[in-house]
Amino acid sequence: MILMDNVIREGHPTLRARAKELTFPLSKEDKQLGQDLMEFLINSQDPELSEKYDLRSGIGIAAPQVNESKRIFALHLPDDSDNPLSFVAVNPKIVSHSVEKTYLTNGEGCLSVDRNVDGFVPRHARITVKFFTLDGEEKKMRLKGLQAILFQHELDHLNGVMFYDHINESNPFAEVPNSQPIV
Ligand SMILES: CNC(=O)c1cccc(C)c1Nc1nc(N2CCN(c3ccccc3Cl)CC2)nc(N2CSC[C@H]2C(=O)NC)n1
Ligand code: NI
Repeated sequence: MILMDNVIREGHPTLRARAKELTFPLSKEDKQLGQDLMEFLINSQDPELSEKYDLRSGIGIAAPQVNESKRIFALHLPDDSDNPLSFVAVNPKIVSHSVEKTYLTNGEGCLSVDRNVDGFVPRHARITVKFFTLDGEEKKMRLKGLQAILFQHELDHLNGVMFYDHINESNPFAEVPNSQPIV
């Protein structure tokens, strides 16, 4: 199982590399990696397990964060949230996006960043995405709100982009034009 010791932190070069596409059918190792990423998120959101294994809670994690430079990530929004979402995405892409932007008014956190980086992280408000499941099935879906933010945060990790790269340097809380914030 993935533990926090397996999560690389900012400064590690893999976080700034472009991850490689996977080929199908996936190797046993790559399938296991996808399952391990999802298992980590579920464990991290469980009060007992996160306490027992000292896990930081997350709703998304990308393979580069465990030093595997491969285009695969897992998202897991708790079932009790008003918009549950749970999948492992292989070779994910944004095929189209809104002009309108969105951002979390509380900012973003990242398992690979052991500090608070304040500021709005502007992202596309609505996105149409494509990805493959671990079994090689192609999926296409439209995401908005927190689901869209989450997908973009994890896709950034596959391209060596960190959330704070998007924060306005001169004024982290500058108004984001044409945006609908999420409180
Ligand atoms: C600096 N201010 C902040 O971090 C921040 C501060 C307040 C609110 C938000 C909304 C913030 N922002 C933010 N909060 C989260 N969590 C909220 C708590 N939650 C969680 C915690 C415990 C159990 C179960 C769960 Cl579910 C885990 C996830 N996660 C992300 N991100 C950015 S996209 C990838 C995702 C991620 O998984 N990061 C590790 N951002
Ligand atoms: Ni992150």
